[in-house]
Amino acid sequence: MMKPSMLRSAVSRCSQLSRRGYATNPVPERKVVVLGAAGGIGQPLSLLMKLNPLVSSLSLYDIAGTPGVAAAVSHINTRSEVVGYQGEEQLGKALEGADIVIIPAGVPRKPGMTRDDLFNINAGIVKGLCSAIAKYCPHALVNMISNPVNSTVPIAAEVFKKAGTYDERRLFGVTTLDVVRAKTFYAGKAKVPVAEVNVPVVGGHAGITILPLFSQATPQANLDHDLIQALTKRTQDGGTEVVEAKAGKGSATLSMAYAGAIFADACLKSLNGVPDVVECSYVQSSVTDLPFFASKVRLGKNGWDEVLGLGTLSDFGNQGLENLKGELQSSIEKGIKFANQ
Ligand SMILES: NC(=O)c1ccc[n+]([C@@H]2O[C@H](COP(=O)([O-])OP(=O)(O)OC[C@H]3O[C@@H](n4cnc5c(N)ncnc54)[C@H](O)[C@@H]3O)[C@@H](O)[C@H]2O)c1
Ligand SMILES: O=C(O)C[C@H](O)C(=O)O
Repeated sequence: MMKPSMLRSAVSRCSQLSRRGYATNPVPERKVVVLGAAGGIGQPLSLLMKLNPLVSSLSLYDIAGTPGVAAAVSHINTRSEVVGYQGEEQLGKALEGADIVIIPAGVPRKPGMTRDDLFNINAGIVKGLCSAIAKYCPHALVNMISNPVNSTVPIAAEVFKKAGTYDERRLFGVTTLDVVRAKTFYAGKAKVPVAEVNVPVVGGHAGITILPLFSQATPQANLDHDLIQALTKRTQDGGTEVVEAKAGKGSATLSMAYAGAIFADACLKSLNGVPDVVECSYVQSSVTDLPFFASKVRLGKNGWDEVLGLGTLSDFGNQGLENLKGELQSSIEKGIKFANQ
């Protein structure tokens, strides 16, 4: 068991590391909101955001269960003040003044379901939450986790357009878990230290729309085609692997909380002026002929500054790109149509 003194020194080490490279001192005030904070992702993500020294105010919202989560998290002796909000009548207060809103609200998959099977429930949840964001914190960066991400991000864009608050640079689909998985699986096969690995993952966040570019992975390793094919399939099926292992009790929560915390931290750093923060994310894009697409994006003080191109693709990568376009396009259209009904 970890002793309290060890945990304190880990948190302090973490905060020292995080402060390195920050352009401003003292660290600016930043409010982060988690919508769906009492859920399987929401709880560990709230914990990780409480450990982030860049957060000064942590607002935890859910339709139920937030007072308990907020009470527990609030006892942790780190910088941020924590407030829990429960029920729609408190949503406005939860959102007011937000710099970043992270959305893991909605139902998860059960075995046999695709992410698109969640559309009927989650599309409405996301639409409602985004309407409130447009009203109460129109300038916040939105980190969309709720599935199907390929459709929920276009839904959010349409809601913001209708409200007259849309700024494409502030809307992000969180695909970091695909990158986290690709890095882990690659390191295992390439026999390289996982902490040094980078793998861009492009496309979208469902099945074949998840396209890891192992030909661009670093450190480079001479993996044969069969191995790259197997790694690609495992990354694309990573979510399903967890859904099946959980056997009806939901989908990835802990690794998603980790991935969500990494992405939110990148947003916080760039808001605070740290240059050249680059992460993969599903955003409005002109990198392909699809209106939304995940690729590396350079973050800045006002959201993403630049959507980076795909680099040189292998034949396998090119084929994967062609194969994903139909599915991704129809998921985008489905989201846009729903938002405009
Ligand atoms: N982007 C990704 O890589 C990724 C990874 C894992 C899971 N997910 C998705 O994240 C979502 C959440 O997964 P989970 O495992 O945390 O599910 P969960 O059921 O454990 O938690 C969801 C939470 O959302 C809350 N909620 C429902 N309606 C709400 C509303 N209108 N406002 C606020 N909160 C509301 C619920 O009360 C619950 O606490 C799912 O859609 C899942 O598919 C995405
Ligand atoms: O697979 C899921 O349904 C959840 C999530 O999208 C994941 O990739 O783990």
